[in-house]
Amino acid sequence: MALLAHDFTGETVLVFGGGRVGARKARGFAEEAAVVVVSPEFADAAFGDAALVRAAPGPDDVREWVARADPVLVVAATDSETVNDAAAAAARDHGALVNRADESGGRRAGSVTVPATVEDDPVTVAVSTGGASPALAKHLRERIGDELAGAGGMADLSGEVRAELKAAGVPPADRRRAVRRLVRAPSVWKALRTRGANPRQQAEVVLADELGEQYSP
Ligand SMILES: C[C@@]1(CC(=O)O)c2cc3[nH]c(cc4nc(cc5[nH]c(cc(n2)[C@H]1CCC(=O)O)[C@@](C)(CC(=O)O)[C@@H]5CCC(=O)O)C(CC(=O)O)=C4CCC(=O)O)c(CCC(=O)O)c3CC(=O)O
Ligand SMILES: NC(=O)C1=CN([C@@H]2O[C@H](COP(=O)(O)OP(=O)(O)OC[C@H]3O[C@@H](n4cnc5c(N)ncnc54)[C@H](O)[C@@H]3O)[C@@H](O)[C@H]2O)C=CC1
Repeated sequence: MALLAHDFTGETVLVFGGGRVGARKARGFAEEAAVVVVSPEFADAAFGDAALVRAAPGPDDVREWVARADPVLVVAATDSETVNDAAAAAARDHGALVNRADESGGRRAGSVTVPATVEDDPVTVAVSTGGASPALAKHLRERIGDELAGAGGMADLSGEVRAELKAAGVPPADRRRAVRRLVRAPSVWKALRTRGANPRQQAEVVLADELGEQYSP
């Protein structure tokens, strides 16, 4: 199974079903997308800042909801297979992606599953078990969380350095070597994980060692 990344900023995700599962998907996507959840009842759970619309569309009505919301992704998370089927069909006809919560991963075109994710912005790590064991995906996600401390800071710092070396005209092969060493440097990771430390300074020491005269911060 290949995992692809998609930025939902500024896009709409439409969720059918406001149970525990619909709430979890809504919460996840609401971090970046405009999320609308349509359901006759809503679980006592957090939905992020999703808009909750109380309605119980039948299989023949979901199409209209999809047309009105114009989503790029439809999540079918009701407890009715018929409604989920209709939501999936309507989404496909609309050209939207489909996530079905009641299947261990459909194989039809446009069908996507949601991995377990852990984020240290701008870094995201996703775990999929190919639908075999979502509980394991969750468990691995929890274990990976601690490993990720400082990764967001490292992405920002090495991203900056990358741009600086490019602007300074450092040749690509040297640039690659330097950035590869920087993202592995224990001293920089340590500084990123220590309050009050100066990771940028640690990075400069590593870069000066790697690039010699080519590097002047
Ligand atoms: C295929 C997929 C489709 C999709 O939903 O996208 C799917 C399908 C199904 N899940 C089921 C059950 C459970 N799902 C979870 C949890 C999560 N499920 C998620 C994703 C996915 N679930 C996709 C595949 C991901 C992969 O490749 O591994 C996570 C990772 C992401 C998210 O949902 O946000 C999220 C963890 C989030 C986190 O914490 O990080 C738990 C654990 C719990 O609740 O504690 C249970 C109960 C234990 C168990 O059954 O394993 C059932 C059976 C329903 C039934 O029995 O009726 C089906 C349907 C079926 O398998 O047919
Ligand atoms: N992918 C996953 O992680 C998991 C998936 N599941 C599957 O997902 C489905 C949903 O799980 P839960 O949220 O636990 O179930 P649930 O029964 O708590 O929630 C279903 C929700 O759908 C709503 N609903 C019913 N008819 C509707 C309609 N016509 N339009 C819109 N909403 C409607 C209900 O009011 C309810 O809020 C389950 O049927 C199960 O197959 C279950 C556990 C985990």
